[in-house]
Amino acid sequence: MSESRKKAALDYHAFPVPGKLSIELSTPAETQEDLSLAYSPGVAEPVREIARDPELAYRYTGKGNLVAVISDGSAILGLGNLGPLASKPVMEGKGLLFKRFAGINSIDIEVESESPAQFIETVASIAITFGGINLEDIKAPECFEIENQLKARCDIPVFHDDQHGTAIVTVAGMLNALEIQGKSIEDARIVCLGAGAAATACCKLMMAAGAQPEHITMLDSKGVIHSGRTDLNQYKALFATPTSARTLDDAIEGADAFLGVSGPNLLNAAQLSRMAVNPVVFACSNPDPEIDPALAHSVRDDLIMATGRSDFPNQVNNVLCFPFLFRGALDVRATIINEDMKLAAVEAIRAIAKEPVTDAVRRAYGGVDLQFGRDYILPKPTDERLLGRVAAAVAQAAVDTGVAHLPFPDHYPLAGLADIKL
Ligand SMILES: NC(=O)C1=CN([C@@H]2O[C@H](COP(=O)(O)OP(=O)(O)OC[C@H]3O[C@@H](n4cnc5c(N)ncnc54)[C@H](OP(=O)(O)O)[C@@H]3O)[C@@H](O)[C@H]2O)C=CC1
Ligand SMILES: CC(=O)C(=O)O
Ligand SMILES: [Mg+2]
Repeated sequence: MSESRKKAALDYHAFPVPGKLSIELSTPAETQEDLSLAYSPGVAEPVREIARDPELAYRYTGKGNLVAVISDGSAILGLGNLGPLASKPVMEGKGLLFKRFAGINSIDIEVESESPAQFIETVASIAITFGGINLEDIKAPECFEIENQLKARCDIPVFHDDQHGTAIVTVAGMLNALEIQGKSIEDARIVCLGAGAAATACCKLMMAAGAQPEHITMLDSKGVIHSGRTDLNQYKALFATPTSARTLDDAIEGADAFLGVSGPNLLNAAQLSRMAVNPVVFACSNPDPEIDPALAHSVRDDLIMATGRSDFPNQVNNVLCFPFLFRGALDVRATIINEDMKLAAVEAIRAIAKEPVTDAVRRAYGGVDLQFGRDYILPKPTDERLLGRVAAAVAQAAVDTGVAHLPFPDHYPLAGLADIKL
């Protein structure tokens, strides 16, 4: 990043007040009467009601529209394990996106913990406060046990965004990109660089969408995950194949798609040039992708190039999913986010890219006429149709699979934030 962009980014976070979020009042608090209702003695009435019936917390408190964004800072973007405090700008950023795109309130919680068990205990003991939990930037393999145990202990949705939000958007983008390139997910040979939280979930969901396990080659920092390796944990072992490939140089030969969820500048020009014709390259590491788009485009002109960033075409980033998915899950009070809900989100997201963009999106992107094709494989995050379509698809899937406490909302589909009813 240039010095001027660095300064702009730091100033954005420092001004007009430090951080990116504030808490606003939703009720009047001006008069003696207001205060006597808001606090003592009035507040005792909802207390008694909730003690009598815990469901009433959804009627008398903000629980139902409140998501906790929780991290231990062990895998902050692609910057690594920089600890919980350094993760706070990212967690506040997720909060900004929840509010901006789906009207959801959130609180970021950065946890110092010695072990997954301590982290799990901490989160489980505060989960009751929230309508949902968005786990963020927790490294593999710890993230898997953390999410599984919290799902088992909590009756609200627990969603590790780096796994499932990333997977939903990646699969939506991959299906569209392969279609544009005249290929199918069933036949595509896919190289996944990275074997952590995002990689594991992306590859599992790609397989649920039709990718053949034997066509996927996954690599971690030690190389290809193959059946001969004796150092694999149970999560990586699921992706071991009997391939003779050992390095990215070996694996990339003739590949149709590259998915990078690892770190910066790990795919070089020579490797890109050895991919099959019409390749798909998703270099999703943030903030710096596995290959610079300018370099990639200079190497070949038949590729679809995507990154996790907002400042290049084709952003493959979980922002396209988590705000809208949680909107739908909260509005039917889903107890979990299941596979059907994820696949419903995939289809809803990818379908929007095939329709003409709205005037609002065109204006927000400098008047450029975005059309489904190599430089427009996924909708833009500001596309208001995401809220209506993804929330409705997720809510319907939750109802259909019996994990919703409430029926499909009467006020759906949402045309915009103003339509949200709490
Ligand atoms: N665009 C998006 O929406 C998202 C992008 N990401 C990006 O994905 C990346 C990984 O995030 P996440 O999965 O949460 O983190 P994890 O810490 O869970 O996983 C990181 C993985 O990257 C691997 N890795 C690191 N260096 C190399 C290397 N030189 N060659 C091959 N593999 C390497 C690690 O290998 P090993 O197992 O050997 O340590 C590990 O498997 C980050 O850059 C992040 O920004 C993540 C989520 C969303
Ligand atoms: C986008 C995101 O969640 C990440 O890079 O970690
Ligand atoms: Mg993340």
